[in-house]
Amino acid sequence: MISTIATLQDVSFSYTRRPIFTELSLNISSGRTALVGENGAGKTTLIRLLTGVLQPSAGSISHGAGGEASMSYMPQVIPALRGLTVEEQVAYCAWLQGVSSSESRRRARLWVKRVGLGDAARQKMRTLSGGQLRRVGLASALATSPQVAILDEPTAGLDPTQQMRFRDMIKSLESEVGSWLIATHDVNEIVDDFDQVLVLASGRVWSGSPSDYLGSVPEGPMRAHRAFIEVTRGM
Ligand SMILES: Nc1ncnc2c1ncn2[C@@H]1O[C@H](COP(=O)(O)OP(=O)(O)OP(=O)(O)O)[C@@H](O)[C@H]1O
Repeated sequence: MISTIATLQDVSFSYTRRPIFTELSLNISSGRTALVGENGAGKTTLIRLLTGVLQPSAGSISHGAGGEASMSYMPQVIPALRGLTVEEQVAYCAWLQGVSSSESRRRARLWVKRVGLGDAARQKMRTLSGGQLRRVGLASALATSPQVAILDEPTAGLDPTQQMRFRDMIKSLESEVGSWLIATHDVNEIVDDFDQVLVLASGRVWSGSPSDYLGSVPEGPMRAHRAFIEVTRGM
Protein backbone atom coordinates (compact mmCIF):
# COMPACT_ATOMS: atom_id res chain seq x y z
CA MET A 1 0.00 0.00 0.00
CA ILE A 2 1.21 3.55 -0.66
CA SER A 3 2.32 5.38 2.50
CA THR A 4 1.28 8.88 1.46
CA ILE A 5 -1.72 10.05 -0.51
CA ALA A 6 -0.25 13.46 -1.17
CA THR A 7 2.22 16.03 0.08
CA LEU A 8 1.60 19.76 -0.21
CA GLN A 9 4.63 21.99 -0.06
CA ASP A 10 4.12 25.73 0.50
CA VAL A 11 0.87 25.74 -1.45
CA SER A 12 -0.88 29.07 -1.99
CA PHE A 13 -4.27 29.48 -3.61
CA SER A 14 -6.90 32.19 -4.00
CA TYR A 15 -10.07 32.49 -6.07
CA THR A 16 -10.16 36.25 -5.66
CA ARG A 17 -7.79 38.70 -3.97
CA ARG A 18 -8.46 37.07 -0.59
CA PRO A 19 -6.14 34.06 -0.20
CA ILE A 20 -7.65 30.73 0.88
CA PHE A 21 -4.25 29.12 1.52
CA THR A 22 -0.88 30.80 1.92
CA GLU A 23 2.20 28.56 1.93
CA LEU A 24 0.31 25.57 3.27
CA SER A 25 2.43 22.47 3.86
CA LEU A 26 0.81 19.16 4.67
CA ASN A 27 1.33 15.43 4.45
CA ILE A 28 -1.75 13.25 3.98
CA SER A 29 -1.04 9.68 5.03
CA SER A 30 -2.59 6.62 3.46
CA GLY A 31 -5.42 4.98 5.38
CA ARG A 32 -8.56 6.77 6.48
CA THR A 33 -8.32 10.54 6.80
CA ALA A 34 -11.06 12.87 7.98
CA LEU A 35 -11.01 16.46 6.75
CA VAL A 36 -12.95 18.82 9.01
CA GLY A 37 -13.26 22.58 9.27
CA GLU A 38 -15.79 25.35 9.61
CA ASN A 39 -18.02 26.23 6.67
CA GLY A 40 -15.92 28.06 4.14
CA ALA A 41 -12.61 26.92 5.69
CA GLY A 42 -11.48 25.51 2.36
CA LYS A 43 -12.17 21.76 2.50
CA THR A 44 -13.63 21.57 -1.00
CA THR A 45 -10.88 23.85 -2.29
CA LEU A 46 -8.23 21.55 -0.80
CA ILE A 47 -9.94 18.55 -2.40
CA ARG A 48 -10.06 20.32 -5.77
CA LEU A 49 -6.35 21.08 -5.49
CA LEU A 50 -5.58 17.47 -4.62
CA THR A 51 -7.59 16.11 -7.53
CA GLY A 52 -6.07 18.58 -10.00
CA VAL A 53 -9.35 20.40 -10.68
CA LEU A 54 -7.59 23.55 -9.40
CA GLN A 55 -3.91 24.42 -9.65
CA PRO A 56 -2.01 26.14 -6.82
CA SER A 57 -0.81 29.66 -7.59
CA ALA A 58 2.47 28.78 -5.83
CA GLY A 59 4.01 25.72 -4.23
CA SER A 60 3.70 22.09 -5.24
CA ILE A 61 1.54 19.04 -4.68
CA SER A 62 3.00 15.59 -5.12
CA HIS A 63 0.93 12.43 -5.09
CA GLY A 64 1.58 8.89 -3.91
CA ALA A 65 1.94 6.00 -6.36
CA GLY A 66 -0.36 6.35 -9.35
CA GLY A 67 -0.61 10.14 -9.02
CA GLU A 68 -3.83 12.02 -9.50
CA ALA A 69 -5.02 9.34 -11.90
CA SER A 70 -5.46 6.88 -9.06
CA MET A 71 -7.77 9.23 -7.15
CA SER A 72 -11.48 9.42 -7.56
CA TYR A 73 -13.73 12.09 -6.24
CA MET A 74 -17.32 12.11 -5.05
CA PRO A 75 -18.54 15.73 -5.09
CA GLN A 76 -20.87 17.26 -2.51
CA VAL A 77 -23.67 17.58 -5.03
CA ILE A 78 -24.30 14.61 -7.30
CA PRO A 79 -25.72 15.71 -10.65
CA ALA A 80 -28.61 13.71 -12.11
CA LEU A 81 -27.72 13.50 -15.80
CA ARG A 82 -30.74 14.09 -17.97
CA GLY A 83 -32.49 11.02 -19.31
CA LEU A 84 -29.96 8.52 -17.91
CA THR A 85 -30.74 5.55 -15.68
CA VAL A 86 -28.73 4.86 -12.53
CA GLU A 87 -26.61 2.21 -14.23
CA GLU A 88 -26.08 4.37 -17.33
CA GLN A 89 -24.91 7.32 -15.23
CA VAL A 90 -22.40 5.24 -13.26
CA ALA A 91 -21.09 3.71 -16.52
CA TYR A 92 -20.87 7.14 -18.15
CA CYS A 93 -18.88 8.56 -15.21
CA ALA A 94 -16.43 5.62 -15.33
CA TRP A 95 -16.08 6.05 -19.10
CA LEU A 96 -15.38 9.78 -18.66
CA GLN A 97 -12.51 8.78 -16.36
CA GLY A 98 -10.93 6.66 -19.09
CA VAL A 99 -12.45 3.20 -18.47
CA SER A 100 -13.41 1.47 -21.76
CA SER A 101 -17.13 1.47 -22.59
CA SER A 102 -17.70 -2.30 -22.16
CA GLU A 103 -15.72 -2.34 -18.90
CA SER A 104 -17.61 0.77 -17.71
CA ARG A 105 -20.93 -1.05 -18.22
CA ARG A 106 -19.63 -4.13 -16.39
CA ARG A 107 -18.35 -2.11 -13.46
CA ALA A 108 -21.54 -0.05 -13.32
CA ARG A 109 -23.64 -3.24 -12.98
CA LEU A 110 -21.33 -4.43 -10.20
CA TRP A 111 -21.07 -1.17 -8.24
CA VAL A 112 -24.73 -0.25 -8.49
CA LYS A 113 -25.44 -3.54 -6.70
CA ARG A 114 -22.60 -3.08 -4.21
CA VAL A 115 -24.00 0.25 -3.04
CA GLY A 116 -27.45 -1.28 -2.58
CA LEU A 117 -29.12 0.20 -5.65
CA GLY A 118 -29.64 -3.08 -7.53
CA ASP A 119 -33.42 -2.62 -7.54
CA ALA A 120 -33.10 0.94 -8.87
CA ALA A 121 -30.53 0.17 -11.58
CA ARG A 122 -32.96 0.98 -14.41
CA GLN A 123 -34.63 3.87 -12.66
CA LYS A 124 -34.16 7.33 -14.16
CA MET A 125 -31.71 9.49 -12.23
CA ARG A 126 -34.22 12.33 -11.83
CA THR A 127 -36.52 10.06 -9.77
CA LEU A 128 -33.97 9.33 -7.01
CA SER A 129 -34.03 10.45 -3.37
CA GLY A 130 -31.10 12.36 -1.84
CA GLY A 131 -29.79 9.20 -0.17
CA GLN A 132 -29.95 7.24 -3.43
CA LEU A 133 -28.17 10.04 -5.28
CA ARG A 134 -25.27 9.79 -2.81
CA ARG A 135 -25.05 6.08 -3.47
CA VAL A 136 -24.83 6.76 -7.19
CA GLY A 137 -22.01 9.23 -6.42
CA LEU A 138 -20.17 6.59 -4.43
CA ALA A 139 -20.67 3.92 -7.10
CA SER A 140 -19.41 6.35 -9.76
CA ALA A 141 -16.31 7.15 -7.70
CA LEU A 142 -15.48 3.52 -6.98
CA ALA A 143 -16.18 2.25 -10.49
CA THR A 144 -12.82 3.63 -11.59
CA SER A 145 -11.02 1.27 -9.11
CA PRO A 146 -9.16 4.13 -7.41
CA GLN A 147 -6.31 3.75 -4.93
CA VAL A 148 -7.65 6.81 -3.12
CA ALA A 149 -11.33 7.72 -2.79
CA ILE A 150 -12.05 11.34 -1.88
CA LEU A 151 -15.58 12.03 -0.67
CA ASP A 152 -16.78 15.58 -0.09
CA GLU A 153 -19.32 15.58 2.77
CA PRO A 154 -21.00 12.35 1.65
CA THR A 155 -23.60 12.35 4.43
CA ALA A 156 -24.48 16.07 4.51
CA GLY A 157 -28.23 16.62 4.37
CA LEU A 158 -29.14 12.97 4.94
CA ASP A 159 -31.49 11.96 7.74
CA PRO A 160 -29.91 10.09 10.70
CA THR A 161 -30.93 6.65 9.38
CA GLN A 162 -29.50 7.36 5.95
CA GLN A 163 -26.34 8.79 7.52
CA MET A 164 -25.83 5.57 9.48
CA ARG A 165 -26.52 3.44 6.42
CA PHE A 166 -24.12 5.41 4.28
CA ARG A 167 -21.43 5.28 6.95
CA ASP A 168 -21.89 1.50 7.37
CA MET A 169 -21.71 1.07 3.63
CA ILE A 170 -18.42 2.96 3.43
CA LYS A 171 -17.08 0.78 6.25
CA SER A 172 -18.12 -2.36 4.42
CA LEU A 173 -16.29 -1.16 1.30
CA GLU A 174 -13.24 0.10 3.15
CA SER A 175 -10.92 -2.72 2.13
CA GLU A 176 -11.78 -2.25 -1.58
CA VAL A 177 -9.91 1.03 -1.70
CA GLY A 178 -6.41 1.65 -0.28
CA SER A 179 -7.13 5.07 1.19
CA TRP A 180 -10.06 7.34 1.93
CA LEU A 181 -10.12 11.10 2.43
CA ILE A 182 -13.53 12.20 3.64
CA ALA A 183 -14.59 15.78 4.30
CA THR A 184 -17.19 15.80 7.04
CA HIS A 185 -18.91 18.00 9.58
CA ASP A 186 -19.71 14.99 11.75
CA VAL A 187 -16.95 15.30 14.32
CA ASN A 188 -18.32 12.33 16.28
CA GLU A 189 -17.53 9.92 13.48
CA ILE A 190 -13.89 10.99 13.15
CA VAL A 191 -13.11 9.48 16.51
CA ASP A 192 -14.31 6.00 15.57
CA ASP A 193 -13.78 5.77 11.85
CA PHE A 194 -10.47 7.41 10.95
CA ASP A 195 -6.69 7.08 11.36
CA GLN A 196 -5.77 10.72 10.68
CA VAL A 197 -7.63 13.96 11.29
CA LEU A 198 -7.01 17.17 9.36
CA VAL A 199 -8.60 20.33 10.71
CA LEU A 200 -8.69 23.41 8.47
CA ALA A 201 -9.13 26.89 9.96
CA SER A 202 -7.95 30.37 9.05
CA GLY A 203 -5.96 29.03 6.09
CA ARG A 204 -3.96 26.72 8.37
CA VAL A 205 -4.13 23.01 8.96
CA TRP A 206 -3.86 20.93 12.11
CA SER A 207 -3.01 17.28 11.64
CA GLY A 208 -2.99 14.43 14.14
CA SER A 209 -4.50 11.11 15.19
CA PRO A 210 -8.05 10.91 16.60
CA SER A 211 -6.56 10.49 20.08
CA ASP A 212 -4.38 13.61 19.63
CA TYR A 213 -7.53 15.41 18.55
CA LEU A 214 -9.57 14.31 21.56
CA GLY A 215 -6.61 14.56 23.90
CA SER A 216 -6.96 18.33 24.05
CA VAL A 217 -10.20 18.14 26.07
CA PRO A 218 -11.43 16.14 29.09
CA GLU A 219 -14.11 13.44 28.88
CA GLY A 220 -17.72 14.65 28.93
CA PRO A 221 -20.68 15.50 26.70
CA MET A 222 -19.97 16.72 23.16
CA ARG A 223 -16.29 15.93 23.60
CA ALA A 224 -15.56 15.73 19.86
CA HIS A 225 -17.26 19.12 19.35
CA ARG A 226 -15.37 20.70 22.23
CA ALA A 227 -12.14 19.28 20.80
CA PHE A 228 -12.93 20.95 17.46
CA ILE A 229 -13.35 24.32 19.18
CA GLU A 230 -10.15 23.78 21.17
CA VAL A 231 -8.07 22.72 18.17
CA THR A 232 -9.30 25.54 15.94
CA ARG A 233 -8.82 28.13 18.71
CA GLY A 234 -5.13 27.29 18.83
CA MET A 235 -4.62 27.68 15.06
N1 LIG B 1 -15.44 29.46 -7.32
C1 LIG B 1 -15.23 30.28 -6.29
N2 LIG B 1 -15.00 31.60 -6.49
C2 LIG B 1 -14.75 32.45 -5.47
N3 LIG B 1 -14.72 32.06 -4.18
C3 LIG B 1 -14.94 30.76 -3.91
C4 LIG B 1 -15.22 29.80 -4.95
N4 LIG B 1 -15.40 28.58 -4.40
C5 LIG B 1 -15.26 28.75 -3.06
N5 LIG B 1 -14.98 30.06 -2.78
C6 LIG B 1 -14.72 30.62 -1.43
O1 LIG B 1 -13.58 29.96 -0.90
C7 LIG B 1 -13.75 29.72 0.51
C8 LIG B 1 -13.57 28.23 0.78
O2 LIG B 1 -14.66 27.52 0.18
P1 LIG B 1 -14.79 25.94 0.25
O3 LIG B 1 -16.01 25.57 -0.51
O4 LIG B 1 -13.49 25.34 -0.14
O5 LIG B 1 -15.03 25.72 1.83
P2 LIG B 1 -15.57 24.44 2.60
O6 LIG B 1 -14.70 24.29 3.81
O7 LIG B 1 -15.64 23.26 1.68
O8 LIG B 1 -17.03 24.91 3.02
P3 LIG B 1 -18.36 24.07 3.39
O9 LIG B 1 -18.10 23.36 4.69
O10 LIG B 1 -19.38 25.15 3.57
O11 LIG B 1 -18.66 23.15 2.25
C9 LIG B 1 -15.13 30.26 0.86
O12 LIG B 1 -14.96 31.55 1.40
C10 LIG B 1 -15.86 30.32 -0.47
O13 LIG B 1 -16.80 31.36 -0.47
